[in-house]
Amino acid sequence: MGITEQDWHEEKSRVLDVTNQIQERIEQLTNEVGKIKSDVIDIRKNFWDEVTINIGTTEDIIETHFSIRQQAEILSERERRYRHSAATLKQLTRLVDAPYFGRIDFQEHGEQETEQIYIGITSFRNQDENTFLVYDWRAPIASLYYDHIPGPATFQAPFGEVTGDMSLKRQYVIRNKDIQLMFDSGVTIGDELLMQALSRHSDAQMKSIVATIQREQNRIIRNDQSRMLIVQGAAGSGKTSAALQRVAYLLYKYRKTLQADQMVLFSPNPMFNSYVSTVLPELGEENMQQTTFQEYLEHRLGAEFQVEDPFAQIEYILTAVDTPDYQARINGIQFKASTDFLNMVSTYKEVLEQSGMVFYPVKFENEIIITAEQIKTHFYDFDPSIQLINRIELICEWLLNTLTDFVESQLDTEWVETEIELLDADEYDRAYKKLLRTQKGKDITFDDFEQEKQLLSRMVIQKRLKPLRKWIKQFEFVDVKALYTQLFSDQQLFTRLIGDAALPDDWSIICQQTIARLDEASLAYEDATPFLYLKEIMFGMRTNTAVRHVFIDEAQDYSPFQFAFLKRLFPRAKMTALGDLNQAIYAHMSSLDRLDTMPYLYGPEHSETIRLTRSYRSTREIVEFTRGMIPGGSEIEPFNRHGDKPQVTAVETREALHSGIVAEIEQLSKDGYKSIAIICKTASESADAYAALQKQIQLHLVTKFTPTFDKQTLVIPAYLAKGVEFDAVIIYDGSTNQYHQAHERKLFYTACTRAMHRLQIYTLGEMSPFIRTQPSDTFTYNKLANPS
Ligand SMILES: Nc1ncnc2c1ncn2[C@@H]1O[C@H](COP(=O)(O)OP(=O)(O)OP(=O)(O)O)[C@@H](O)[C@H]1O
Repeated sequence: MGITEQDWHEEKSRVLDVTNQIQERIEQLTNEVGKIKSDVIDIRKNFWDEVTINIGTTEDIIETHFSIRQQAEILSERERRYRHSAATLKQLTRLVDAPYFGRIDFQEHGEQETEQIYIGITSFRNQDENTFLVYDWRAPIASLYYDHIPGPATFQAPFGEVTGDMSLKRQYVIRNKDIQLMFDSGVTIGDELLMQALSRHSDAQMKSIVATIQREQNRIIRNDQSRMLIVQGAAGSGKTSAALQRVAYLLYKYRKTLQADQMVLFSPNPMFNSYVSTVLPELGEENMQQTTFQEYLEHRLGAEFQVEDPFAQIEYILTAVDTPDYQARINGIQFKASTDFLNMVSTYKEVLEQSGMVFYPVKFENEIIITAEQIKTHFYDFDPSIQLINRIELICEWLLNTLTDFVESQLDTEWVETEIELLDADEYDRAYKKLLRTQKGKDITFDDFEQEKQLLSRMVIQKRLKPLRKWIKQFEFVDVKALYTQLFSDQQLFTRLIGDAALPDDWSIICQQTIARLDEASLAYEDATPFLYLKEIMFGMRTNTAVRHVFIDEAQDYSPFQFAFLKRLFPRAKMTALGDLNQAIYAHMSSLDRLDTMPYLYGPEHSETIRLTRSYRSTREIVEFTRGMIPGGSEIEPFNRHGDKPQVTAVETREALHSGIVAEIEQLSKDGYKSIAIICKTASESADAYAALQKQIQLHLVTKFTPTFDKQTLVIPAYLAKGVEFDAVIIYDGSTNQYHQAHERKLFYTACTRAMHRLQIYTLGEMSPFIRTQPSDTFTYNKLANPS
């Protein structure tokens, strides 16, 4: 039976009733929050007036202590209440205009009554009867809404499975306290509401999808068993969206034990961070930590090296094809990303326990105090059963002790005397006071000239030695750079380490390239993680045990080596890896390439893989066109939202290309599209396109340094457009000249799948084979005449 007049009437009046109650509660809370706030200010201001301070006797001291503690407890209780009430107020303010988006009627087996469950972004109770007027979308019972159609239904409650019958599933679009749309749905989440959500224009910020979460996505969001959750999903299938709602879900479910800062999201680039940063606050939750893998590498290695970022690497891959030794670098990138290389580096550590360590000499003012050879001899004099890290610690201790002897040897040297003479009165005074402090209880006067000189000499020497001590304490005397270099310079060592694994092609060129770069204190992107890993396994892995959940978006861009590294970095965390193999644009092997390796990271029994095949971002026409570009694309299921077919426009000259694109942008703007991206293949093509087009139209160039992006016309390299979306995409030049090699296929696919509503491809010359091989009825084609 459809929705009747009576239903409309009842539902509308319920919305009014609930919003009135929320409004009332908001008013109450506003007063309460104001009052608690002034209480807190008062307590802070008069804190010391309210405590009795008396330290005459032991009893007085105890009493004073309790008095201060009592006052501090009152203050912290008020502050807690303030924070709680202010947070509730914020939630309710968010709820008041649209208190819910769904309803299910559910009768639990064994119960007489059917309950009406209204679902919104947070829960709200009727204060008098203490019944839920709105349930939080993350409550166990709310999963019925996402997982079932009317009929028999079950959900997992904390105490076990609950079974029953769902007699109704209703969806609402409520704006300004009024129902705008309402329908009963037979499918899990009705297409009407989804259609509404997907037809909107894109935004500079991602939106939450709680009202329309699909059943498969709900499996990702509510999965709390797997140690490793792998999500393989087509472009636009909602991987990032599911990940963010999952964060919100986990924060709700484990609210007593889990804080937002115990979750980390690794994003593809800084701009993406800003794109997703509003979703959680919109849901009333704090943002998790967000970072990029590159940021971490920079943080750990940036002081020693110029660390190449992944964008510089990909720019090389795309632009240096005709340069000498290009293929060798590609082979090197692939090998250094592999688990074979990871195993090699791990075995290398064992080898170093027996021989091969390289040290820097300990130098003072360019003079060698302890030679590298002496350190090495000392190192291998230790019992071989002592672990490498322990031996490094022992060496550290030994070096520090040797420095103490060194101090004695310098006491009467000329440089020390000169330094003492140069001490000004203030320094002299400070030195004297410091000596008094550190030598407390000892008989010190500055009357005795010899003693004074000795004391000052020691101080002067110690001060000079401070950076060297720090250097030693940080184990910098181990020459990790030389150790890493050895892997590429010592053929015998390499043969011993590689075991049965295959030697990469062009190995000798790869070695030369690696060594040359290291000599310039520069680390290629492919070397950064292995280098850091070697350092970590020698000095003891720096782990982060506070983090409980790690989310890796665009997981296909991480190598198996990087994944293994991340696992060690966060030993107590569960991992959610979201990716699409068809968007793996880097030269290294993608961790998703071999589906069997990922689950082995934590063991198959702790891993689960969920596949998303339905694509929500783009219109049916765009999906039908783009899915033909990739193997297995026929599995991708478009959502039934229609739009224009992608249009391919051929031009003969660059002038025609630019005038065509300018006219296109003007037309798209007239059609109401606000976010338009001109996607280029590389950063250099983007810079050229921008330089030419900005003379004729207002636009903005996105580079790897761009921290945020706005709703406007952008020129952007394809690899930076990862993860984001636009109303309309213009492919700057989709000619065969630009996109024809195997590795360019995924880049082209990634670029085209950024479009929500319109996809316009320009080709300067012959069209790319990735277009040509698509069925001709999936796109329209026209040729633009040269401008006269
Ligand atoms: N259940 C849903 N309800 C409404 N919108 C959805 C839903 N799932 C996905 N979307 C929308 O589809 C678009 C693509 O989602 P998202 O960016 O999460 O996909 P993705 O799989 O991470 O894409 P890509 O791999 O191409 O970057 C977004 O606009 C998102 O809001």
